[in-house]
Amino acid sequence: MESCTDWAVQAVQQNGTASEFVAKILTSGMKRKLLTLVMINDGSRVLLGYKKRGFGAGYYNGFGGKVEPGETVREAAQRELVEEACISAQDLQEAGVLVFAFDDQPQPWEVHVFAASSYVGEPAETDEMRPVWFAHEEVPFDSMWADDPIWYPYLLRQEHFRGVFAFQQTTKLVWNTMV
Ligand SMILES: COc1nc(N)nc2c1ncn2[C@H]1C[C@H](O)[C@@H](COP(=O)(O)OP(=O)(O)OP(=O)(O)O)O1
Repeated sequence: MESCTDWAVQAVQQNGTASEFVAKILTSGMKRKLLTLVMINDGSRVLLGYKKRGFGAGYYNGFGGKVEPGETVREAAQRELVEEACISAQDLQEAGVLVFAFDDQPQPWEVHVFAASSYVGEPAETDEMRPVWFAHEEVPFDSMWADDPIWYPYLLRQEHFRGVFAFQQTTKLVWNTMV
């Protein structure tokens, strides 16, 4: 099976505008850090969490985190959703994959995005996240990661997506491509 790094590397090679550090990070063959992101979408609204601490603090995002040793990506997605929003998804679907190259991180990040429309439990605030519903047309992109406006349209159209994004100094988006 083609690995995510393969398609991300091809995307970078086919696009001559990729900055040098993106090419260097993605073609170096280094191991990727695996993470998850779960988007709850009821058809007209998305449930986002206001991140209270850690990476991405101050931004709204879906719910997710690192895949732990011994876990599948799907298991990690379910676990993080319970830990961060106190709900369990009933119809978790693979929605897309995002590869991030940060100039200040030692390895590229591969984030597996899942979507769900139904869940068990009531969204509740946790140490890490404060859940808030937003209408599709009112998603607060000004308070979100800079890559989000690029792939949310795919998510909301329920079209599978793959994207490669390069960030400088953690938050400045300097290059991207959707594959
Ligand atoms: C760079 O752009 C990003 N955009 C979006 N939308 N989401 C991102 C981006 N970079 C990372 N993420 C997501 C991926 C994960 O869902 C979280 C980060 O996870 P975190 O570092 O909080 O992982 P945990 O395992 O929960 O960490 P701790 O247990 O150490 O708090 O952000």
